[in-house]
Amino acid sequence: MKEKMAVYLFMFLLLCVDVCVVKTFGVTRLSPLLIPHSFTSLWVGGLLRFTVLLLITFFYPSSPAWMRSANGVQTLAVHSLVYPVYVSLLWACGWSTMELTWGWHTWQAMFHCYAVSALSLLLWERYVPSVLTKTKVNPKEKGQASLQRLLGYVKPYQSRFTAVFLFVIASSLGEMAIPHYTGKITDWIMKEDEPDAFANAIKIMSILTVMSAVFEFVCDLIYNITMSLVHTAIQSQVFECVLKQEIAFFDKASSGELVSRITKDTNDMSESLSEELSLLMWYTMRLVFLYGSMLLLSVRLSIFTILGLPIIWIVPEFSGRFYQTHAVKVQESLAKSNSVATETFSSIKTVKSFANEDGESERYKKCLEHTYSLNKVEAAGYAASTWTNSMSSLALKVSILYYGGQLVAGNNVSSGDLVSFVLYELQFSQAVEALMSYYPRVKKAVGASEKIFEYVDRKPDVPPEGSLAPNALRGHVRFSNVTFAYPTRPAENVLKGVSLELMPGKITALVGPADGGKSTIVRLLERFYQPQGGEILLDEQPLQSYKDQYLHEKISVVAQEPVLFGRSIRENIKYGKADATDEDMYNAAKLANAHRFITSDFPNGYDTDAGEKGGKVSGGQKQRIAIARALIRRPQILVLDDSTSDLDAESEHVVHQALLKNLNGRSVLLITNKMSGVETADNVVFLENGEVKEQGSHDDLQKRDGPYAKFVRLQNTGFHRNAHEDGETSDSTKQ
Ligand SMILES: Nc1ncnc2c1ncn2[C@@H]1O[C@H](COP(=O)(O)OP(=O)(O)OP(=O)(O)O)[C@@H](O)[C@H]1O
Repeated sequence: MKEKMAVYLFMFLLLCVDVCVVKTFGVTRLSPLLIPHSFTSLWVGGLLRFTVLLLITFFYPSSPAWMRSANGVQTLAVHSLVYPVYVSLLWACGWSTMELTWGWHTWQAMFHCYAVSALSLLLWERYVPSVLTKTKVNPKEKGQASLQRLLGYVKPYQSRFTAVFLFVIASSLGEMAIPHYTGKITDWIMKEDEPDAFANAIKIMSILTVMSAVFEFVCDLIYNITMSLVHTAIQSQVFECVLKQEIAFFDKASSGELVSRITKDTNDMSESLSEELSLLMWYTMRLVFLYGSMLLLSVRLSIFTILGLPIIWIVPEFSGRFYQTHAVKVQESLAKSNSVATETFSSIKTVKSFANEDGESERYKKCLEHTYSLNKVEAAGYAASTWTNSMSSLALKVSILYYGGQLVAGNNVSSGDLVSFVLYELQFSQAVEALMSYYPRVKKAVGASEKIFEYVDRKPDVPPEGSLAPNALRGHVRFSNVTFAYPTRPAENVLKGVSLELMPGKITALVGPADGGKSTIVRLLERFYQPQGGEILLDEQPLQSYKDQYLHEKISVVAQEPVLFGRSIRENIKYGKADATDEDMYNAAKLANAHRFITSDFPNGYDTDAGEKGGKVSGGQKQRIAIARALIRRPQILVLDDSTSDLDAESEHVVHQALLKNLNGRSVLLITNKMSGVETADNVVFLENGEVKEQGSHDDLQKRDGPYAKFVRLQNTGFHRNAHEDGETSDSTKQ
């Protein structure tokens, strides 16, 4: 509080001293010694004012630090010298400055001086440093960086944009015709000395205006077509970049949010950029030509107009900033609502079977309510900014008309020129108003692009892929002392020093209680995640030294809950292997025991649609199609992660017979707790709580009577107990 008081006191002191200096100097200038050098003395007065204020600032004990910084000194300089500069400018333009030179110390001049220096300070503060110094982009200037990025997408279409730019210039120039020739017509009416001038003026005005409209049409056409190309480029780049991210990224971001970002956000951004940016361009160009025409008619009125501009520039600057930050929040909220809707529809069967439609509707409603509350704030901000924009431009219009009237009365401007000037000025303020409203919208679109570029800029958190892609791969996999925790739960080690081997031509069964880390081993083998400790070797080479594409061709995984795509069975089996022949597909389907039901049970055979996420086929059918999809690649390493769990014993036996009897040198990892599968394995690895407790053949482990044998017993007891309980239940039902 005390500090604040000291600052106010300092400001008051500065003001008093400033007034005293100006008033005293103003009076002493009237002395006969200084009168002949009025112009020089004005500058001397300005410099004196600056020096005194500077001395007070630096020697007063509690002057604020800001005032003593470069910004403060700059402010004092602008404040003290703005009047001499203004008068000198007018003098340079050839106007009489006598009255102004001697009016320096009047209250009116002093007030003008304060107002102008305050506005110039704001403008200077905002724009000049960024032009003079090229500072590094900090987060606050992210918007500018994003705009530069967006303009980067336009680069390939430079020639088109040059054409657009030329058409904008031509069209804007044409638009100057109406005010210009209206002024000429006014002069004709006043003088009536050139009989053809009226008809000529109308003729030329019409031709120029029509040409301007044609240019505008062509320009719009080229611009919109090009912008849709830019939109497509951005959207496909974002999609590509998201696809390249590591699996841990998808663990954190929901698919609804991702879809919203790729489709809705890019759409919104491109739409507003193509509409708003084009208008911004039009109005900026118009503004340049209008101001040029105004300058040609009356420099004094034009300077007066420009002095009023800072007021109406600063308003959109602030409202634009508000929009930019708010747009990001609204988008995040919308993305969240979308993700709820996507999740609900993609799990509609679960939602319905738990009769939780109302619960999901409530969840969605809550998200929408949050978006609504953000939208309300945005709407209020928009209304407030529109209102302040109109008020500031109205104030500008009124003062220009007032000043213009005075100039006409003083015979400084002709009537025709004044008419033209007023018409130009009306268009000029319209253009400024339009710019003020479009500028925040463009900023909003740029704000939206920031989130999109976050994805484009994100480097996938995986070590760079290797270059190995040998023609022959044995398929020998070795996990050596592997330790791993999921990035979302870094404190919880899911695998603790796991060592195991998959041998070519052999089946390895991975057995163990739920949540022991079995599927995690597969995810590491697929290089979805990186282990924090130990290493994974493939044919004695580190896994990461192989090419990604190669790795996924050689290792096929049939997941616990395989996902089919909403396409035909044919496309599903040939997924990622478009060069496979139909013969390959039939062979794979036969091995997976799927060929028979595809050809006999489905109306369109291999062309039957599997439905979204394979919703139109049964669980067992889905698993067999997924096995066929894995086999068509002829993998050297095949991983079956509980992938026959939905098959009946008969089908499972057939699949196992086909897959496991003739390995052809292939390494197989079989994750299952079903003894029928485990017994076919050459080696059994028993994994519990992320640790390999035992490994060996099924018979050896049984004989050893260790944790594996105990687990097998528990499985069997569980089975018998269930059977027993089922029996009891049916008995009691009978009773
Ligand atoms: N994406 C993930 N992010 C964080 N934790 C995970 C993730 N996936 C699995 N986990 C956790 O890792 C542990 C091991 O999971 P994993 O799927 O490997 O077990 P599992 O042995 O295959 O189990 P089940 O036999 O039930 O399929 C579990 O505690 C699980 O909650």
